[in-house]
Amino acid sequence: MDSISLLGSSPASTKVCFLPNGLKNGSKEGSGKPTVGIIGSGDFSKSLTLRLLRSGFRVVVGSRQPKRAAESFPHVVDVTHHEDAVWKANIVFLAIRREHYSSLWDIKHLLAGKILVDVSNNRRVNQYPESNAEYLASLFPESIVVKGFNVISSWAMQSGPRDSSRQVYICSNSVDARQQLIEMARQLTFIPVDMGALSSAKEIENMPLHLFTAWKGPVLTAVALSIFFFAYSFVRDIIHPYMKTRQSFFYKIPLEIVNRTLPIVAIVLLALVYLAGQLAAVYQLIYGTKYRRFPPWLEGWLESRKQLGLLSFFFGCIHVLYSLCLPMRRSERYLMLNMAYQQVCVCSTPVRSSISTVLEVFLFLLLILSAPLLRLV
Ligand SMILES: NC(=O)C1=CN([C@@H]2O[C@H](COP(=O)(O)OP(=O)(O)OC[C@H]3O[C@@H](n4cnc5c(N)ncnc54)[C@H](OP(=O)(O)O)[C@@H]3O)[C@@H](O)[C@H]2O)C=CC1
Ligand SMILES: [Fe+3]
Repeated sequence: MDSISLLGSSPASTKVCFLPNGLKNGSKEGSGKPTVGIIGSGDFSKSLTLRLLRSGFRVVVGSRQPKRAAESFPHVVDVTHHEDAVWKANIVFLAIRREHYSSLWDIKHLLAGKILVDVSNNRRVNQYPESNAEYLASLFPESIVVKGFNVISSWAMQSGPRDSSRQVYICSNSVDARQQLIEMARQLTFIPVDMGALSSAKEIENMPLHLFTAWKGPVLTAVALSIFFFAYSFVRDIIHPYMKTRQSFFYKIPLEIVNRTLPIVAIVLLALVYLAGQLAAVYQLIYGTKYRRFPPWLEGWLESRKQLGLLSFFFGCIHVLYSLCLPMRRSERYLMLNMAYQQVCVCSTPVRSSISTVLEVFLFLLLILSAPLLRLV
């Protein structure tokens, strides 16, 4: 690493133009490229550095051990001590954990008047009474704190945003600082969402902790249906014959009973995909308008149709696998041979039976594939 320095340009000498397109604030050096400071040299810092460099920003990284940290950064990056990094940039990203914010207390005077971007996340929802950004603002009241970029993983930051992870939520009590970060996010090819004042920080910090929220309801539904139909088959095919004739069919539980449950759950889930649309249509007919809001339960149901359909397909696939595994059992092979023999005797039945099986599979696939095409509402 070639650029490890302790001396930086004084803030007084920095020009008031930060962003590549000439928006205000921040330092510009020789080549006219603005400089962004990053405190910390961990995963997020490395990814953010690469992203900033690609978008034309200059980067100065502040580390406790700049010599060691410099090995992980491209040579164009100025890896230096905290003081120097803060000195050289007007916008400083804090790529360190909340627990370490107080370690910057010694350079409080240097942070005064600078924009501090809090990118931190917590491990649990509402882990602390106040948001990390508000805590940072209370530690450094003379700095301008902006919350943002925390919903982007370091991987997404480095590889470039995909459609699913392009939105970044930004909030700050300073409208000016917020606008600068919003513009910077755009230049990093993200889609900034203005969340207003710093009081929204808690909401933004909780966002990455709410994973797969759309899947919760459908998965719970699938689990509940599986338990219900498994219990039903268990009582009907195992307990009932046992109580009645003392015949033990317990060996059927792992394969037959499970395989009986799977297609029923698949077909019920598929029915739920279509039923929501039908109910919505009835609701619209009753109120004579399609502009009336659906009740929350129906809205949630309509929104989870994709997940329900995918789960239905998943259960269908497992059913296919199970059905293919069934002949591996000796008793099942015997039953199949027996059935084949009887069908040969009855004649024409196998042809009808195989045609009906093919039709069954074809119809199921048709229903699955047509689900997204049918826009019933
Ligand atoms: N990783 C990710 O995908 C994401 C991370 N974030 C947030 O970014 C922040 C950094 O995350 P990440 O890079 O993964 O974390 P790391 O643990 O990889 O890095 C944190 C950095 O903090 C510095 N540090 C460690 N201990 C101290 C200390 N006692 N005092 C001062 N500085 C210290 C170190 O840098 P040095 O040794 O150079 O001083 C270290 O590299 C976190 O707040 C995290 O919540 C947000 C979104 C995604
Ligand atoms: Fe089947």
